[in-house]
Amino acid sequence: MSQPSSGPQQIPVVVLAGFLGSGKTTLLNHLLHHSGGSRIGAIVNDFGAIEIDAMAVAGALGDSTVSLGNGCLCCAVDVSELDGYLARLAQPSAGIDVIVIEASGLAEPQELVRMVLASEQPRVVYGGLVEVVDAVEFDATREKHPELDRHLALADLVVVNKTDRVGESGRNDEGERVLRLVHTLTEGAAVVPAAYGRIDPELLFDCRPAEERIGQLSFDDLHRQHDHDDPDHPHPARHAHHTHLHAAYDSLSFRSAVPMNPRRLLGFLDTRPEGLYRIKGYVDFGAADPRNRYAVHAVGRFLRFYPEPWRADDERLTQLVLIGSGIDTTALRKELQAGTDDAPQADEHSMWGVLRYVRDVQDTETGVTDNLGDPDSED
Ligand SMILES: Nc1nc2c(ncn2[C@@H]2O[C@H](COP(=O)(O)OP(=O)(O)OP(=O)(O)O)[C@@H](O)[C@H]2O)c(=O)[nH]1
Repeated sequence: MSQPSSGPQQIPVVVLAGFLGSGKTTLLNHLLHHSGGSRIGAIVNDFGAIEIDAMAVAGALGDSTVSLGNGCLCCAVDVSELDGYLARLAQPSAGIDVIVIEASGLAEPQELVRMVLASEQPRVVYGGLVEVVDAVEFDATREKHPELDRHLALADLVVVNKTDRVGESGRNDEGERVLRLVHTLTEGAAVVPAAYGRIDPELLFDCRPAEERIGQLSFDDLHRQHDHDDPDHPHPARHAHHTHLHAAYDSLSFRSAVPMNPRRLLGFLDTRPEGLYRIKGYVDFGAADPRNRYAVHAVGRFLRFYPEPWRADDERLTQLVLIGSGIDTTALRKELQAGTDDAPQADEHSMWGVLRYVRDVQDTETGVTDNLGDPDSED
């Protein structure tokens, strides 16, 4: 699948939240081990909780992990302090492709998302709020912590974890029941089941091929080496990577030499279906803006366009990749196709809708997460 990059060297910052013991650290470790050639910078609350060998490797690879010590990230850290950490991880010399902030089990995810959106780092872009829930403890956790429902409503992606244990209740359909219930509590989030946090990292960021990391060992390399050393104990998750992990999401590549009509594309984006978690790529708006192509980045309800001047040798194309869980790729392709338009002239105001989502116009003002998609409607 061709994967256009989602803008000039942007580094998505993923907020990983979930109640105590739901599996956040397990998921982060999984990402660290399956990121291919992509390098993850981690900001964690509690050093002690991270798998020791992953930390050791992170240390060996450089300064790619920041610990905020014990305590609650959203209370203990102010925006400028977090921004300092983001600045450190986002500097080009760190070579980091994605930053994951693992919140303590009690953190208010909304506060963390607010802090990421308020970041003044030009390369940093919001990468989504991932909420991990324990499928087995789901009912009990909701009872004890009614705020869980609010957290789910804010999430862009919900990982229903510990599905390996759902049968323990004796009910065969327990996993399905929890998944359905979670769906009803989210507002358009993608929901993926997982055991031991084994989601496909491509849901969250673009995994570079392992070979692309020159002069540094990736976690995958180290594991491969480990497998060599111990052929009787291959790493199970890595071998499963190309089989069941990819079943967790659907993706669609759309390419068109006919420009997109800005109003129609906005109409499509404003009504994008539940489960369509990420959109990335470049858009050609033809006569509506002949000078620029628009990098597009959407995660959950968050949407931004980044205009960049066309270079002389660029082929005028729209190239988009859509990633989600439970999405109807055929219908989406049709809708995108219907959004193309080769009218030689655009009406004067056709780009207004797009420009509302251009960074800088609004990002410094961003305050709340309730309406991430529409910067104008933020308080
Ligand atoms: N059976 C089972 N156990 C899991 C799964 N995911 C995580 N665990 C276990 O659940 C426990 C808690 O997992 P963590 O990843 O530490 O959870 P956490 O959300 O980071 O926990 P806190 O840091 O306390 O908030 C550990 O013993 C994990 O091994 C899973 O999918 N299935």
